[in-house]
Order: sequence, then structure tokens, then C-alpha cells
Amino acid sequence: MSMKSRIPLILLACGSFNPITNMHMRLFELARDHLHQTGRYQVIEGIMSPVNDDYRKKGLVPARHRVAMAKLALETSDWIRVDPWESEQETWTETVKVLRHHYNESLRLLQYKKEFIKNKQPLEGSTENSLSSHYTVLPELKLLCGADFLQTFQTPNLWKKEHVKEIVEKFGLVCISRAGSDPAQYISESELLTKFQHNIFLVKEWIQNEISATQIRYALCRGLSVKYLVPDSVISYIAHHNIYTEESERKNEGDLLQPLQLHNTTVSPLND
Ligand SMILES: O=P(O)(O)OP(=O)(O)OP(=O)(O)OC[C@H]1O[C@@H](n2cnc3c(O)ncnc32)[C@H](O)[C@@H]1O
Ligand SMILES: NC(=O)c1ccc[n+]([C@@H]2O[C@H](COP(=O)(O)O)[C@@H](O)[C@H]2O)c1
Ligand SMILES: [Mg+2]
Repeated sequence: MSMKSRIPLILLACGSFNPITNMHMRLFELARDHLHQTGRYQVIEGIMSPVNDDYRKKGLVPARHRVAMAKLALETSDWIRVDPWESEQETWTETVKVLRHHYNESLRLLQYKKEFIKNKQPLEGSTENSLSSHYTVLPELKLLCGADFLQTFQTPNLWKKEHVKEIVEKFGLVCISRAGSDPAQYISESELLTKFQHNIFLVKEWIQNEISATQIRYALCRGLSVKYLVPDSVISYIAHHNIYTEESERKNEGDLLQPLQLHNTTVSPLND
């Protein structure tokens, strides 16, 4: 199958990115390699979507900083970008709705490109660009995550069942291995995930590491080095704005709307 006849695919990663780490960016690289090796897909774009401040996870610093850090980190990527849409909404947005938004955006872009072709106007950069070689094919949009994310599907009241169904049935998942998580087991334990297994891509990271944003924040609070774990540009930004401190780590502490209770309480503004 030539690259041209492959299905164009967009990867979307949702999370706190508090702060972005080298591993967050590696997720995209690992996923793209894996999908290309299937011979069926061409990954055309990666989107990182930092969660809204209203998610109220402990230690979550303002989205403007998380977005700014992700932008700095992704300056060296020619295919991954950060999208602030989710972080700019009035409240927290459930992940399936973020997927729907970006799916609709890719539809709009396709319509726009088709208009250009109809009017026989030359499409900007249409000769070499791999993005525009697919301008008449609707891309698939898949949710990119780590194996611990898959595990949260099992947490009571955290995800609506119809949302999980829509994610795996309509969109699809690409899940990267993570120490301490066994995604194949989570799938086998879930009737729903088993049913849509064909739409869940499990990717093994052979070069194991255990970078976690929480550990990065702890190191920063203690004045320890995080060099080579997050990009230098992000380290400078953190130092310049003094973002991660003991005080920032106490943010949302004891909040009744901690993520684990998202769908558990009637007073939560996070419910619809
Ligand atoms: O400690 P926290 O604050 O939870 O930070 P984190 O490193 O888990 O990072 P996020 O929650 O922001 O994760 C965003 C996504 O990245 C995934 N991810 C982060 N670090 C990873 C790692 O080392 N290996 C595999 N997946 C990872 C994670 O599963 C989510 O799907
Ligand atoms: N019901 C839902 O849609 C739901 C529930 C819990 C977390 N999430 C998302 O999963 C991600 C989890 O990120 P963290 O691992 O940083 O907590 C966030 O993007 C959050 O919005 C979605
Ligand atoms: Mg996490």
C-alpha cells in the first residue's frame, strides 16, 4: 500500500500536562511509528489538549502556563501542536466532547479544502506537503493515552459508559505501555473494551522510563534538577514564572470536586 492510499489519521492526547515532559512527546512518536508499521495509516497531525483549570486536580497550575510550556516544548516538532480550545472553555469538558470538537474541526477543514479544489484555486503547499495530499479523504481521529489512562475507565463514576463506548466505537484509542499498568488485562476485564478491541492499538515502549509529571513537580519543589526530563525551554519558563512551589502543589487540595468524583456528586459543575 503506498503512502497515498493510507488512511490519514490525527492523534489527540488529553491530560493535565502539568508540566509537559519529554515522555508526553514520546507518546506521539511511539504511536506514529506503530500506526505506520500497520501499513494502513498515515499520521498527519498530533494534537495535545491540556485540561481546563476546572478539572481541579491537586497541584494543577493555570492553563495559560501549561499551554505556554507545551508550546515551547513542541517548537521542535513539525507535526505535533498544542490546542488551547479545551482549556479555554467555561468549564471542564468531558473527553468525548473534546474528540467531537476536533473531529468537527477536521471536517470543516476538509470542506474548506474541497471548496478550493472546486474553484480550481491552487492549494497552498499542495505539491509536496503530506497533509494536503490527503485533502479529499476524511481523517480518522484517535485518542492517544498512556496505559494508566485506560485503567481509569474502570473507576466507578469517573466515565459515563456511553462515552467510553463512543470513544472506542467511533474514534479509537492508541495506548502506550506504562510501568505498573497492564492494558491488555484491562481490556480483557471489560466487555465493552473487548468488543471494540480492533479499535484499540496497544503500543509497547521498549525503552522503559517512568517519567511522571507529579514526580517532576516534586523535584522542582525540592529544588532538584529535572534537566533531560523536560525540555530546557520549559525549565527556563518554570524558573522565570516560579510556577511549581509548595504553594502551587497545595492548589485544589481537599477540593470536593477532585477528579475521582467527577460524576459522583450532584453539586459538581462538572456534570451536565
Ligand atoms: O503525574 P500526573 O500529574 O498524573 O502526570 P502524568 O505524568 O501522568 O501526565 P498526565 O496525567 O498529564 O498524562 C497525560 C497523558 O500522558 C500519559 N503519560 C504520561 N507519562 C507517561 C509515561 O511515562 N508513560 C506512558 N504514558 C504516559 C498519561 O497516561 C496520559 O494519557
Ligand atoms: N468522563 C471523562 O470524560 C473523563 C473522566 C476523567 C478524566 N478525563 C480526562 O482524562 C485526562 C486525565 O488527565 P490526568 O491523568 O492528568 O488526570 C484529562 O484530560 C481529563 O479531562 C475525562
Ligand atoms: Mg496522569
